[in-house]
Amino acid sequence: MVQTRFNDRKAFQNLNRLSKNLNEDKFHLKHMIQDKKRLENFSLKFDGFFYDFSKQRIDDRVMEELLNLARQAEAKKKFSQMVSGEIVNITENRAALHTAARGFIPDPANLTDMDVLSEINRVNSQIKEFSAKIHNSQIRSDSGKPFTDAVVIGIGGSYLGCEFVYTALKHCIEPKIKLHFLSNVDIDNFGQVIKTINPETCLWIVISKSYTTTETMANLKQVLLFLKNNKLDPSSHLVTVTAKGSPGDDPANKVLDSFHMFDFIGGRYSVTSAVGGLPLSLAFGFDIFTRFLKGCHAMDLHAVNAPEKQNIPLISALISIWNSNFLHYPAQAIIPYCSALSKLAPHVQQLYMESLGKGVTFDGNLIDYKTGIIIFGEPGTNAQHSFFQLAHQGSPFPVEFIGVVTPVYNKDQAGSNGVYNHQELWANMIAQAKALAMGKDDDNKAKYFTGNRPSSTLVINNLTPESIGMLLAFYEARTVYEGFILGINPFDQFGVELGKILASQIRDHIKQKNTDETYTFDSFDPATKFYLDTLFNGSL
Ligand SMILES: O=P(O)(O)OC[C@H]1O[C@H](O)[C@H](O)[C@@H](O)[C@@H]1O
Repeated sequence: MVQTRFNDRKAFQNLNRLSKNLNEDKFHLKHMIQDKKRLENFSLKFDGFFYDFSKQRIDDRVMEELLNLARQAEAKKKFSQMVSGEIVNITENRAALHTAARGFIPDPANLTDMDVLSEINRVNSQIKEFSAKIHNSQIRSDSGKPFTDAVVIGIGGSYLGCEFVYTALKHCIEPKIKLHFLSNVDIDNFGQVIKTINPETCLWIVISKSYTTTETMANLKQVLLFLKNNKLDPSSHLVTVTAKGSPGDDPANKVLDSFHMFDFIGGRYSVTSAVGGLPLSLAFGFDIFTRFLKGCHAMDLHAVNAPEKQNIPLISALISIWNSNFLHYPAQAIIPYCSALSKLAPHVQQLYMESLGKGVTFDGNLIDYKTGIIIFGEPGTNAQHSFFQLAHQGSPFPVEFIGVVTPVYNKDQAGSNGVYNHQELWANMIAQAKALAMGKDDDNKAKYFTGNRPSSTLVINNLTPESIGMLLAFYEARTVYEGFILGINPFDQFGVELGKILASQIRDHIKQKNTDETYTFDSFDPATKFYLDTLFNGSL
């Protein structure tokens, strides 16, 4: 069925018109945020999750047309189809059932060709049993010692989400098993990791859906050599998380255990499958992982059921579309005022940019409007002392501030200025959003701030497995909603393939040179030849 293009929708035309009026002074944020009802009208709260979009450059008319855009795109209907297991990833002919990993399928009877929930439950029981056995030392290392550390070997979706959740939770829960991450093919990544672990008490978790990803396979090779050099048997030290039937699915028991991930859950949406489930259960226990899933599930239910006007992921997707397609901001920063959330931005970078950085519509036509924008971020206040100069006086970009009401550390003391560190942190978060919105007049133009720079503020009460789950599922749902409204497929990633093909061609030539010193790189373009010659010469 041919779909109406995003930019042919009536609401798109109306929004385009409304965006032109915004240059009038009365729409400057410094005036709009003075309205006593503004926060109430442009914020939403759900289950300890607060989303304030009152400092976005919107008014009631813009909001209404944005909601029309979502309605005209049938965003909520598409979201329901996704959670029901319909084929929404049409280019790969797959469902996108990451929500099922948190036990959410409205009508499982409709799923005919796969028993999604029983497969998910089977793997979760396996994870529960395995992690308990590691914790109570029923499973020990080759030399009979209890495991103390685990290294996750994986990249992209098989790494980033897990690192985000682990980093967040280790602030509030002492890990039983310490996790380390080996993602990059850079041999120095491997070199650093092996410095921090004791080979005799370390478990290696290879995570790869395809089990063909070059970086992961190259690192696995290093690990196998490392185990051999340390006279340790991989069948006692290595586990795999991979798709059923992949080369790493191990019926021959060459490794300690194998856990399945499924083609109905995409890599960047897979933290709540065995990809996050195994390492996080090893680190904190299966019960903590379950609490994390419950947080995701609560947000999933909200994303499916809340009406458009109260739907936080949907509204934030609309704001993002407004900022990119109508106000023409090229990027968005994610700034958590919380060190525990330091790995959120790298995770959302992949989730968002791999999902929405698309050049074709759902039905295969080239696109002439903006899809995904650039996402980047760092925790505050650190970010204030690095790139916020540009945020305030350079090319503007919307910022998403994230605050946590109560810190984990409960012995914070007031300094000589009578303020606690955590209060100082919040004072800065509040001030930055205000400064971006208000700006400041000054006769000295070097000290003049235009203001009118949009931001949102997201607040959670504290760092718990549940709240981290909600945060994760919020970003997933928002990404998916944005894709549905933009009329693109947020589940494929063909854009990563071309570079891989070229790398494989270059690799073939490197292999030749490794076996024949006289081999030349003359068949390449001059720059490629230069880099390869430099690599082999060992110096510039
Ligand atoms: O899990 P794997 O098959 O090893 O894939 C790991 C990652 O690599 C690919 O290049 C994709 O861009 C990612 O979406 C994927 O998550």
